Amino acid sequence: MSSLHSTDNMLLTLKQVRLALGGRQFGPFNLMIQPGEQVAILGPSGAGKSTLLKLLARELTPASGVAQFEQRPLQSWSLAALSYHRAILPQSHEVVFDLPVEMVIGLGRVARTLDPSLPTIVQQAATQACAAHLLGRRFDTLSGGEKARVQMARVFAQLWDVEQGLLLVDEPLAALDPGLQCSLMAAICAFAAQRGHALLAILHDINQALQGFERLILMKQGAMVVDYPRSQVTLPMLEALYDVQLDAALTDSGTLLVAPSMKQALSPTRFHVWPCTENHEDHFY
Ligand SMILES: Nc1ncnc2c1ncn2[C@@H]1O[C@H](COP(=O)(O)OP(=O)(O)OP(=O)(O)O)[C@@H](O)[C@H]1O
Repeated sequence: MSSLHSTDNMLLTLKQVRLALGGRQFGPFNLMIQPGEQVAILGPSGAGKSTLLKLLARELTPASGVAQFEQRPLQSWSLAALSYHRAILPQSHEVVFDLPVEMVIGLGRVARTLDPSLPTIVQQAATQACAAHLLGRRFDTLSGGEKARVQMARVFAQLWDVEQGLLLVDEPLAALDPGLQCSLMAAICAFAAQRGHALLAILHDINQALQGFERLILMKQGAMVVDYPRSQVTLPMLEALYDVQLDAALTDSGTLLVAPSMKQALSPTRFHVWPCTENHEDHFY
């Protein structure tokens, strides 16, 4: 587990980080991410996954604890300086103005005043995100899945010529058909691996997480309940995470597939209320 590593070479470190939003308590978060690590974050809706990602992106300020990026306090980084090292794909990504696709992708590099390679990088990033055919279109005329790929290209463009950065993606596959989900997930992992970027990906697809990631973080009710290598994550852990019975099957090629059991009626306990005053240290199981 990451907790066994020294903090010296860590890209990202959270120690006892807590956060309060709208009366809810998040954390304490203890997390260490090494350069180049690829980690999937799973959890039910409202578990706090996006909140954790925003914290890591320096969009939210911890109430207490230590948050470091490249061994410096996260809050001491200016957003401009940080944008050279980390990029985030948020869950929703509407653009207010009717911008050309090229300009939306180029927004990833807006912090760079001199950027002679911008047109080349925009083209290459669009290709990597399966969005090259959308160049020349207006962003507001695109479908949901097309917009998602253009926004992924924007994130690729931001870290295109950077090494050992941090890529944070929040449900990057949500608007995509199954074929595109596989292509884009592979493209994101390859993009990060080629440059040594660490990748933290919030996913709702358990199979994408199990097949593509070596380390899984499971979140529930504002806390990280599990941070394990994939091989140590069990079906009962996933069932407890989502309060749902899961069926598992091994394909002919040896791939494990997991799906909610369709025989099980929806349990009312799935929709329990998250008490604001709960002690979040009690969630480990
Ligand atoms: N700014 C805020 N003010 C008040 N409550 C907030 C705020 N941001 C998030 N929350 C609440 O915190 C909880 C966690 O939200 P978050 O977006 O992190 O969940 P999530 O795990 O990403 O969910 P989903 O899978 O549905 O996207 C939710 O109940 C949400 O309503």
